[in-house]
Amino acid sequence: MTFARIAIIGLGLQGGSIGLAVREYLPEARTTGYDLSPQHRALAAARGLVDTVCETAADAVREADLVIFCVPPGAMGMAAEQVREALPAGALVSDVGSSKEAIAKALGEALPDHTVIPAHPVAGTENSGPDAGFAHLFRNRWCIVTPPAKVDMVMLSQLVGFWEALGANVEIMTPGHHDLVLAVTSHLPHLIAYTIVGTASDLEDVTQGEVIKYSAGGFRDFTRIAASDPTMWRDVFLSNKEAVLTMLQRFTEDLTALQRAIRVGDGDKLFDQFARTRAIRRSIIEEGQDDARADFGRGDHEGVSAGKL
Ligand SMILES: NC(=O)C1=CN([C@@H]2O[C@H](COP(=O)(O)OP(=O)(O)OC[C@H]3O[C@@H](n4cnc5c(N)ncnc54)[C@H](O)[C@@H]3O)[C@@H](O)[C@H]2O)C=CC1
Ligand SMILES: O=C(O)C(=O)Cc1ccc(O)cc1
Repeated sequence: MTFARIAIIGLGLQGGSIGLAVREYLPEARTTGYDLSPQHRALAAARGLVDTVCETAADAVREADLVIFCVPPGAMGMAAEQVREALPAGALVSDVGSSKEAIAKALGEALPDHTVIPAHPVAGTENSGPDAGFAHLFRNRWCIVTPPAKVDMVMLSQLVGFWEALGANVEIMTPGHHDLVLAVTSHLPHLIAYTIVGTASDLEDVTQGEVIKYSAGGFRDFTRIAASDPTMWRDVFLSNKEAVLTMLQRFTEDLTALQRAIRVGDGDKLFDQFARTRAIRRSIIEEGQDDARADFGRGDHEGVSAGKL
């Protein structure tokens, strides 16, 4: 059995993609949606991201059996509070946030009488807002579901079935382990991209024009990642602070080791490291869910994935 009435709170890239995917893959289900921004509500209605765009969050959830919060991590608690009075007693609460422990806590505190099973589709792009969504975003991508220790198994399997219906491969993890894994595979790479693009734009001896003109492969890929939504990523780092700082510490140590190898002319050290990472890249592509994953900088929807290292 799947969900009949799905409410989506936040109609940006994720919420819009879920709405479109439900229409394509679960055509029996009815969708309602709400976005805090009146402009986003209008755009969502114009694109038909959900069957009904509501004027309040409460109206959107009134008849829902599943509500999915698709707002920035820092807005999850407030968005959940807005539906507390209207949410039917048996409705399942979930989300798509990029960090899990802090969001699970915020949703649980805002909706203490409901079952909350957080999830994270590891699928996205650098684009945001109601124009960014597309129905195939989740196809052949991972969705990590992070149930609490004591969970309603029927609801868990319903949620797993929902994501599988949208084309995702589901993995179950604890929220804490999710946050550690994603800190290194997604959050740290974004921090590095934000840093290097900022550094390049701040140089005194190299002009902005030169940076743009000569932005060959490597730098260009970083600029795509560094174009990701500032609100969302501010919230990701603040909500996954401990795991990101742990990974950043390790990264800094490894970077310092390479810095030393360059300074002392230790070519073997550099070569060994680069050979090791090249093998990792190749094994990712070989067992990749989609060959398009290899194309890191591609801007079209089919080729963009989040699971890349
Ligand atoms: N962008 C990506 O590639 C991915 C994002 N995520 C997660 O998905 C969530 C949503 O991200 P996107 O869809 O990319 O962001 P987005 O910026 O495209 O959409 C978020 C929407 O939420 C709305 N909003 C903000 N506060 C609200 C509130 N209190 N009530 C109702 N609507 C509100 C905004 O107006 C916006 O339309 C985030 O938690 C993010 O961590 C997960 C996987 C990938
Ligand atoms: O565009 C990319 O490369 C991404 O990495 C998208 C993305 C952003 C945040 C997530 O939590 C998951 C995926």
